[in-house]
Amino acid sequence: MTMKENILIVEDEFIVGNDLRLMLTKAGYSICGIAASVDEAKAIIEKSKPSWVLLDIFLQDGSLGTDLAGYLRQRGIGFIYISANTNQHILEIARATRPYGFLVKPFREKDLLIMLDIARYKHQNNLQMAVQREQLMRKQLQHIIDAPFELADRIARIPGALNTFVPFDYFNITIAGKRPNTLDEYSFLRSGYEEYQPLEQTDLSKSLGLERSLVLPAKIELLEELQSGFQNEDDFTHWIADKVWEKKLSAHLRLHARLAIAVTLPDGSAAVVSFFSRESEAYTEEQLALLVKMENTICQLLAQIQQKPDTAFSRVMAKKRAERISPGNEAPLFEGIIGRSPVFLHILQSINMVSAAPSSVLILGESGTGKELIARCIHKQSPRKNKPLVTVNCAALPSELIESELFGHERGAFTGATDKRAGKFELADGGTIFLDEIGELPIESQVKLLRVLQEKEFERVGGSKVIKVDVRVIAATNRNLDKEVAEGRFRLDLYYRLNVFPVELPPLRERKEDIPLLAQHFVDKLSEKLGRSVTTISPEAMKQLQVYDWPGNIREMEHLMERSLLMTSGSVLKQIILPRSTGEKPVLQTSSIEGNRIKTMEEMEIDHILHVLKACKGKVCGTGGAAEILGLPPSTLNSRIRKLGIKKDFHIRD
Ligand SMILES: Nc1ncnc2c1ncn2[C@@H]1O[C@H](COP(=O)(O)OP(=O)(O)OP(=O)(O)O)[C@@H](O)[C@H]1O
Repeated sequence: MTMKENILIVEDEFIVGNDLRLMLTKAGYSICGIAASVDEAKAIIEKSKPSWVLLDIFLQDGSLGTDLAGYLRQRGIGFIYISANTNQHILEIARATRPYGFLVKPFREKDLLIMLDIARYKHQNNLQMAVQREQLMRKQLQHIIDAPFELADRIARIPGALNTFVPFDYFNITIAGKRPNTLDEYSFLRSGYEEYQPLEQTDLSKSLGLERSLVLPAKIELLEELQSGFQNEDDFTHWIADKVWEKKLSAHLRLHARLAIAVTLPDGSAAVVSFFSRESEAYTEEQLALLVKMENTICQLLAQIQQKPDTAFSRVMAKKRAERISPGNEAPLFEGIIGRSPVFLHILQSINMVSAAPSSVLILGESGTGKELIARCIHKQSPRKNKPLVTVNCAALPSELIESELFGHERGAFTGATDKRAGKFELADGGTIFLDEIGELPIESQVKLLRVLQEKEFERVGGSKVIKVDVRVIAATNRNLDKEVAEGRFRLDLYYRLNVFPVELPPLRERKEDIPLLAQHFVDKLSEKLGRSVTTISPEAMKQLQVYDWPGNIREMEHLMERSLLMTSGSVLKQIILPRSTGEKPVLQTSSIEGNRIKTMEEMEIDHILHVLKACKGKVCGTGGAAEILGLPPSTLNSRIRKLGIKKDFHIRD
């Protein structure tokens, strides 16, 4: 460590606190104090400005370490929980405060130091991203201010410029009117990626069953009182409780969170920019802080709008909408990626954000949810797009070959290595490496991967020359890595390194709104490929698609649509050929009990795979194969079969 970082320990047990102090001092950190309560911690923070806080959760005076989280984040101080309590409820509360780590007592000195090391790396990364975000946002807003746009055009560009940084489903700008007792309001509903539907206030009032003239006085009064801030979930419910318009609006649009930035324009009039989201935990201190930093720029922009309020907003906007405004009219960012559900749009938003940064990305999601597609898209949108994207399927490689595949080998490094060969990391230099099925990477190879991530260097197998590379890592897995770490199959330090920016892809059954769009996309794509003339899907077939549970997600949908199209001759797809057990869970003859002993998870997994293999007569790949039924890629299933020692003739290796 080059610079001594200052750490505050919040711990009410003296012995534990002192142990921590000794461990950290030995490792080169300096300790600015040990606080036994939240109040004491705040006093030390004000005085000594630590860069990190190690935080116990339950403190003897009844205060909770988690209560300090918001305070710390506002000040940009990183924190890690250290607690003996691993109760699920507490873990969830702690996780919601987004710490940099969680260490369970008792822990080893090594674990503490690794955790801090990773936390510092992540924090540094976050700070860099925050600076980039700030610059980009200012640039986009300044462009709207400086360019010679007409007023409606200027207004129409604001939601797109802000949504990348503060996602919303409903957006509103309210400015006190020039005439007394009036307001100028501009509202948008997000309807797609970079599509914002302008809403006219009178129409909106009508849909809410409210008379605009009656709610106006309350709105004017509220505008004067509003302050910058945000409310998520319960706080939001509390905030809208006594506000007629906001309450109705939120019920109508299913909104659960709000963030607002209130400003005073140069002529003294009040204005507020509000973001509302359907996600209940949508807003954070960081987003608020970012907008607060933009206050002057936002003021400048709103002052421009205020000079010439647009009375025919909706008419002008409708015209603009027909012209399909997109910030620079560039090619669509997410070509071939289908989905408009709010949850999916938020994912696209975060992908757009992370693409430009150099950070590692970890894509999590069930099999077939589109992880590889998203990884490709991140690469395509990144500054590395003209350099290679190299894919490695960690499950498809025998463990003996993984290292030579990743790092290359020298001639004669092992039997069969007749030539020297460059590994995937070398091939990806300057570009991106996509490590698919990272959860399958053998633990022995994980440490080598960690070294590349940390030091950006490695040696070829059988070689001693250190090779330096500049590679961005995107990893994906359908495994629960928290569980893999807890069970000792995945290194915690590697997990935290990869998990700098997680992207969680929801299973298709949790975003059924996207089914019609996806189905139509596959009809168009497959009809052409298969030489059919199918153009539409009948309502009955669409119903079938909507009720099915999609265990194999979008990949399964693509397969089933293909099969169904092959059976269709006309222009309408009338029936979807779904697997026989549609809607029902497979009937398992395997039992979790043997004699009076409960089987382990591994034994259950072996039983289940054997059972399905038998039912498929040993067929692993392709339609009706065990991999399809189990909702796994064949490579993953094969690797599980190998790992669990299942022989393909359905016996367990002894
Ligand atoms: N949002 C989407 N829009 C259109 N097609 C999609 C979408 N998501 C996935 N697909 C398609 O579904 C198929 C499976 O996607 P992909 O291989 O990316 O999934 P995956 O999560 O990586 O699967 P696995 O974990 O099994 O490797 C691909 O053909 C992909 O093009």
